[in-house]
Amino acid sequence: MSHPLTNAFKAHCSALRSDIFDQGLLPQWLQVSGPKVTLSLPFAAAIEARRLIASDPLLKGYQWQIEQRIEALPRSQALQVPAAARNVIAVASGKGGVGKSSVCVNLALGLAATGARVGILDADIYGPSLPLMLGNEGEKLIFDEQRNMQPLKQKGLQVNSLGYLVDKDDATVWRGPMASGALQQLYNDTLWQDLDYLLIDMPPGTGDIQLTLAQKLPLTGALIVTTPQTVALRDAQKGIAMFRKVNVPIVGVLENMSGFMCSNCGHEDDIFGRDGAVDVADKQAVPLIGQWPLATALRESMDAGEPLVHAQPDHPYSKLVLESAQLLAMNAWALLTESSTD
Ligand SMILES: Nc1ncnc2c1ncn2[C@@H]1O[C@H](COP(=O)(O)OP(=O)(O)OP(=O)(O)O)[C@@H](O)[C@H]1O
Repeated sequence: MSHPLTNAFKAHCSALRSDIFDQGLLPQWLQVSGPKVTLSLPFAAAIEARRLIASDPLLKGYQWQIEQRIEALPRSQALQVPAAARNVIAVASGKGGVGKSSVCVNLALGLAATGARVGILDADIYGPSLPLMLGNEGEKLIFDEQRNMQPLKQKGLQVNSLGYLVDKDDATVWRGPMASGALQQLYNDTLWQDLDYLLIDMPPGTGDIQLTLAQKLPLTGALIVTTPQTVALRDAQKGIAMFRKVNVPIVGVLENMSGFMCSNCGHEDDIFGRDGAVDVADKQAVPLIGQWPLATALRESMDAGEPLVHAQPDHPYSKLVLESAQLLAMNAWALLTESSTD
């Protein structure tokens, strides 16, 4: 039986709330031994946990050890191959050009910044942009004797992309069944090493290729990226419907290009509108995991292959990215709790 003081301490931790820890720090994650406390988180949120503890006068007096033991989520499909990752999350958009790849790369780096082991599979056949955004264009994959691929290691991530296999100008010849077949192979034949999270940058849209991938890949959930204007939102709803049709749960919606702040005069303008994704999230009963503004600094950092969240973790934009990455992890984990109470 635990000591009454320990119980009071655990009750205090449970009462500590933030968007990411919306139920506080749960008693089952804590081990208290004198002034030492071990916190074992089941999802990637160590940065937020540290912040929350430091903000509390009682808790900051203890010696904390924070670990992440990421739980594996159930998958939509059983695959006859070893599990690629504990969580496999599709990053999708109903239409092109909403910044899906940028969001995918930033979220992956944000998850990795918490200490999680993270991979990205760039399945965007229309324009694999991962090599450019991670600054390793021109690197090529290594195959072993069984024709399996070693993922490339870049900026703390394990990554694979058609862009490391073929010249970027050739990638557009992949079409239809050939494309979905090639992408499933890319998933199956990559030797991912002990990943907590694998993010899949899906081809934009809700056509046959996307539907086949949603059906065939063993996904644990899908994140929908949209801009706030009406046409993008309509397509985002189509994306949500497509995943639901094949029993892939939606882990969240992220609104990108949500307003623009002029870097010269500070004037703010809602070029594509604002808050459209808030309504979609509300109507569809899915979590909104962020609203990222249009920012020249973000675009420049992606074009230079040096994403802000990795190169300048204290930049205000990086804080936004870290918050969304940890919210994504928390909401994915919440699916597990929901499915076990169904
Ligand atoms: N919030 C943002 N602020 C400024 N630029 C952005 C933002 N999000 C994305 N971009 C820029 O917009 C361009 C397109 O982004 P990205 O390639 O991520 O879009 P996508 O939706 O993946 O495109 P596609 O439909 O081709 O797959 C890139 O130059 C990227 O740097």
